[in-house]
Amino acid sequence: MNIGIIGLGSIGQMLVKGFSKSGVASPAQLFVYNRTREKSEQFQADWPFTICASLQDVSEACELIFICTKPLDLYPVLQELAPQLRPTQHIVSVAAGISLEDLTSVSATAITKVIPTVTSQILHGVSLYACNQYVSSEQREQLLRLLQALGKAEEVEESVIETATILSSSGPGLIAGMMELFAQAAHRKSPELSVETTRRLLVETLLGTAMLLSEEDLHFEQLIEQVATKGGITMEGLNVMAEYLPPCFDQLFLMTQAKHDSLKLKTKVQFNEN
Ligand SMILES: NC(=O)c1ccc[n+]([C@@H]2O[C@H](COP(=O)([O-])OP(=O)(O)OC[C@H]3O[C@@H](n4cnc5c(N)ncnc54)[C@H](O)[C@@H]3O)[C@@H](O)[C@H]2O)c1
Ligand code: PRO
Repeated sequence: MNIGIIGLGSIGQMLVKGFSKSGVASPAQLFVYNRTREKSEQFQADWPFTICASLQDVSEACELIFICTKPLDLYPVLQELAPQLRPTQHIVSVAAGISLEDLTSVSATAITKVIPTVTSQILHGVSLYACNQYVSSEQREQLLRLLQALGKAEEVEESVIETATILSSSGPGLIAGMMELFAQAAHRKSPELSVETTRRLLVETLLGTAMLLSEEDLHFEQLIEQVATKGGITMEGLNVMAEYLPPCFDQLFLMTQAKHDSLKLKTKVQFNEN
């Protein structure tokens, strides 16, 4: 099956790499359209997909089409595609903050909302997904096979997809942000340890922690118990985190939800005005 990718930014590129590296689809099965063609040409050197000259070219060649533009750029793309869609085609929107209801209002055809993650370029991470009522079981299975090649795939209700997005999709960026602050604090305490060294220590620690949790199927609490010797040092750090981090995470969910809401409002205007 040919797969269309519209928008070759972080997520479009991740899909090209993930599908190709996993072997679930070859570059020859990928048809890419990006607003600026040069970007596609540069990327094509490593991943020999087909560059399309228009949305129509993507639509003619592909049964499954991922729209990977930023949320506010999605409406015009879907509006142009809608009249030419065949009943067998399946559209995937990866836009955070656009509801299936709004998407389906433009085209009463098979549409799935997927929230991917950049870590899928190395075939790890979780893709969240929710399908509309027009997605057939065959279309769902085809998509699931692709998403599972990128890591794990988890079907979620739209009512919780925004909270889950912060964990699985914003997560890599948020974790990197936390680690940077951790690294800088270590350097402030001991300036003779360079920030590069503190970062390197943390990357290896992150890797080991994730692998141990996953391979041994440990809960966070079980790992904490292994690390925090009773009456020892780690417990002091855990106590500080228990005091200061819950309000920080509550605020993080508050602000990211507010951003989701304002994005939804802006995109809803586009969908309702037209
Ligand atoms: N980056 C992430 O980790 C992530 C995770 C989950 C969901 N998303 C969603 O993925 C979408 C893309 O995010 P991104 O970070 O890849 O953005 P990005 O800015 O890196 O990429 C967007 C790409 O779309 C192209 N584009 C814009 N309008 C176009 C058009 N009309 N036709 C063809 N191409 C067009 C741009 O040239 C650009 O290359 C967003 O809707 C975002 O909400 C992103
Ligand atoms: N990246 C997108 C954003 O930051 C959506 C979740 C992860 O908007």
